[in-house]
Amino acid sequence: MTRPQHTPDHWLGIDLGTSSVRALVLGADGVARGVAGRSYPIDSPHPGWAEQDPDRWWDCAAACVREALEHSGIPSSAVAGVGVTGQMHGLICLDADDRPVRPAVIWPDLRCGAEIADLTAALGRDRIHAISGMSPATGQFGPTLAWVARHEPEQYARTVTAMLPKDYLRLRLTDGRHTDPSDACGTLLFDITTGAWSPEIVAALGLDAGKLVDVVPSDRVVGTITAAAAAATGLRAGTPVVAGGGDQATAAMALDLLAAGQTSVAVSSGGTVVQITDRPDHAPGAGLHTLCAADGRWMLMGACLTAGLALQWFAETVGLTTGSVTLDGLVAEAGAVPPGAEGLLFLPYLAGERTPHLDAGARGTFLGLQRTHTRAHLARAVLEGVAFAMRDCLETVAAAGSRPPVVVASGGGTRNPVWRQILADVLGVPMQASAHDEHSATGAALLAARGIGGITLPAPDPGPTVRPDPALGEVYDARYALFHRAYAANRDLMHELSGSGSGSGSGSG
Ligand SMILES: Nc1ncnc2c1ncn2[C@@H]1O[C@H](COP(=O)(O)OP(=O)(O)O)[C@@H](O)[C@H]1O
Ligand SMILES: O=C(CO)[C@@H](O)[C@H](O)COP(=O)(O)O
Repeated sequence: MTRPQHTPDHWLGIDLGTSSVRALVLGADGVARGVAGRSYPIDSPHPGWAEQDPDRWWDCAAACVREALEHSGIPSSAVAGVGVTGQMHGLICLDADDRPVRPAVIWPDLRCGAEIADLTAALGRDRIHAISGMSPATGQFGPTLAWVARHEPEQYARTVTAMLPKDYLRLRLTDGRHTDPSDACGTLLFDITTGAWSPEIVAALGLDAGKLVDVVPSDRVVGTITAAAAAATGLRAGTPVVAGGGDQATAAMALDLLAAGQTSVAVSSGGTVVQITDRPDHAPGAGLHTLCAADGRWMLMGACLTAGLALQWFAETVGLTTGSVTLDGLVAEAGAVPPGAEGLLFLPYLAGERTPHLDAGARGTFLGLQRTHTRAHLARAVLEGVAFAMRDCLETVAAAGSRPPVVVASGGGTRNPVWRQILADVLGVPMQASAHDEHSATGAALLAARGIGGITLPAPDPGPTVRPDPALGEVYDARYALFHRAYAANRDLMHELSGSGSGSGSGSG
């Protein structure tokens, strides 16, 4: 008896996020058929460090793919191709057998302040920005690799290949070593004009360019699923895999950001504001980045280092999600507190801040605590504090690019209706929900469809739009001004407490 044949018309996207990995099967109609996720911790063996275990990433990803396929109800023969995406900036050092020589160092990590200071002294921030489009910041691959070279020379010497997170995932799927421009640009080592590694920045950091992998277009087919990966994931051996992209670039595809000026606001573990541009901006300043998009264009990006992570930290550290209280329950409690949290202000700089301060020595603060404040007030202040930091990103992007009349919402935090409303109120701009839930993974699947199938999948209708409450504009404008004053007034204290000294830039990324 012959087995039934299935037309391979589904596309698999895998997003190696900061808090979890998600796998998603996308149908030919552009609708998700099966989704699965697995979470993992951020390890901090020293204050300010942020590491993850690449083997754990792979185990979780393989389990997710298997589960997403099961949920979708399609056989693996119906998967026409795979795209990968993930958290940007992180570093995985691999030996000659492709084994990690140390844990992955991921983007919230603060250890490479001295390497950034040295690089900035050597080339100047303007020159670095002109080449790479990036504001140099802690957590970025290039200066982190320089930290490994300086502090762990044995591990550096054993490192044959240095890779970004999603590229490590693809290595486990295909045995191939590549990256793409949309992720390479987040390393600080990439020249966004030539589309190649920058010899000038690589040399200034004292790095060996031989450890870097080839950069190929995001939708290029770079390999196929190996027998070992097929056994682990349930995918068919031989299924083609595209290079994929950084999570911001693939999310932009799924959010249908097509025209210059279109803008997204994402509250994931980190927070980002991304605006499509037709030309690269080599000097946007104020902690902004110019990233390569997955389609050859560019994206202006403002980044808040601790967005969803701030809520997660608050919930876990204060023990509020134990027992019957869930994250949803905590946010619902916060929703019952009046805007402004009755005089309580939170600065979410738990891992320093990128946009607009570019300050690795910034630290988190609750300001204005009173005896009458409850955990609901604290939670509300956290949600609002992140929203103020997102407004900083939006204002900075709007000043360098254009002010959007509407933004598209993305990331786990914006799926919560209370937080989404607070964000719209604080940003003062309508927020449109996108049709997709898992933007980065969906974008990775779309890249696979484009690169392997040569097709553009239809974009489903967008979700509803949340509008800012005009009655709250004044309240939040006043509180936003206080938010700025609170940072300015406490900056030196924060630096002293964080051990990065007072004065501008010391230890800052
Ligand atoms: N029920 C919820 N209410 C509010 N925020 C949530 C909820 N569930 C998750 N989040 C937020 O979403 C963040 C994770 O974002 P997500 O985009 O899913 O992941 P990643 O950063 O791994 O890409 C968490 O840090 C958390 O703050
Ligand atoms: O740092 C950035 C962008 O600069 C983040 O976009 C990371 O790529 C992590 O994203 P999430 O896991 O928070 O979605």
